[in-house]
Amino acid sequence: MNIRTVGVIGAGTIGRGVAQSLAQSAFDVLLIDVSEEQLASATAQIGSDLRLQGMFRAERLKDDPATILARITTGTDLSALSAADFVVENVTENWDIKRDVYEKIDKICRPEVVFGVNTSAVPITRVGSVTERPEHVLGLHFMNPVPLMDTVEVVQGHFTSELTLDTALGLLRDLGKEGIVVQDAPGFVTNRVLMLTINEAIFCVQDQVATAEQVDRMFKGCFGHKMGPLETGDLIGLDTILNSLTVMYESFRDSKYRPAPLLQRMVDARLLGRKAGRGFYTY
Ligand SMILES: NC(=O)c1ccc[n+]([C@@H]2O[C@H](COP(=O)([O-])OP(=O)(O)OC[C@H]3O[C@@H](n4cnc5c(N)ncnc54)[C@H](O)[C@@H]3O)[C@@H](O)[C@H]2O)c1
Repeated sequence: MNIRTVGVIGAGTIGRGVAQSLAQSAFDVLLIDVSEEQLASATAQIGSDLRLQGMFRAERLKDDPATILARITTGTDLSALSAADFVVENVTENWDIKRDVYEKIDKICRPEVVFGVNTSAVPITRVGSVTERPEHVLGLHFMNPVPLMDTVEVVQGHFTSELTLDTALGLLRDLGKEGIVVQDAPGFVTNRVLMLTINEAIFCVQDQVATAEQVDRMFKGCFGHKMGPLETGDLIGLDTILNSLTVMYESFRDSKYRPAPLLQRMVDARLLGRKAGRGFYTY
């Protein structure tokens, strides 16, 4: 199928990056969110990121920022997605919210349209099962910041067809990204490992073994990581970390995924990381 217009649902931390990457690669984007405020903040952030990239990373931009931004149409009504050739969903990591979105878009979008689920831990097979098109549903786990990350974890659900995988891998290639296909399991590969690391780092801070800054400095200095686990948690969003751990805890019924009480407390206090201006660090 010829993909021209891509629906992107959710204009938060990751959805706005997905929209930007698609627009940079000349796709028309329908960016949908329940919140006008999030849409306005996404448009402003994409505009300023494009201007910065234009100044410092000219090799990545094929068009000028205004042309790229003009390819993104925003709105709050999912019915606009009747015009989409492919959909990437990036709403809040909460099963009730995601289920409601899929039940609705399944009726709105053409039957052959592929749904890419951008989730940290929700099983793709479960998402497919609430639609009439489970063979056209797959996981597209983009990494943050999306325009700068070259690899995407692609998840094959129980019924995901080879054609759907080929379509999605082709779209990713058009974005200059490689998709690595893994099988469906809570947290897949990346988050099954990463969330435990971040959670254990939070336990270290909670137990006063070390400060957040010391933990992060050790991961960078000792292991050569570009970012420490607590900086990464702030970048992803601590509410998303908590939700992902909760999904894995409930899915595996294994206590090793229990969220650190300090993580729960910080989410209750809305210290969510970068997007809130405060988390383990102040931005
Ligand atoms: N943050 C990351 O680094 C990251 C990385 C990969 C995947 N993900 C996954 O992407 C998804 C989104 O995460 P995020 O960090 O961007 O969250 P976020 O909280 O920053 O953004 C979520 C957005 O979804 C919107 N939303 C909520 N309900 C909606 C609905 N019914 N219809 C349309 N929009 C709705 C919210 O208004 C918000 O703008 C989650 O499933 C998360 O696990 C996040």
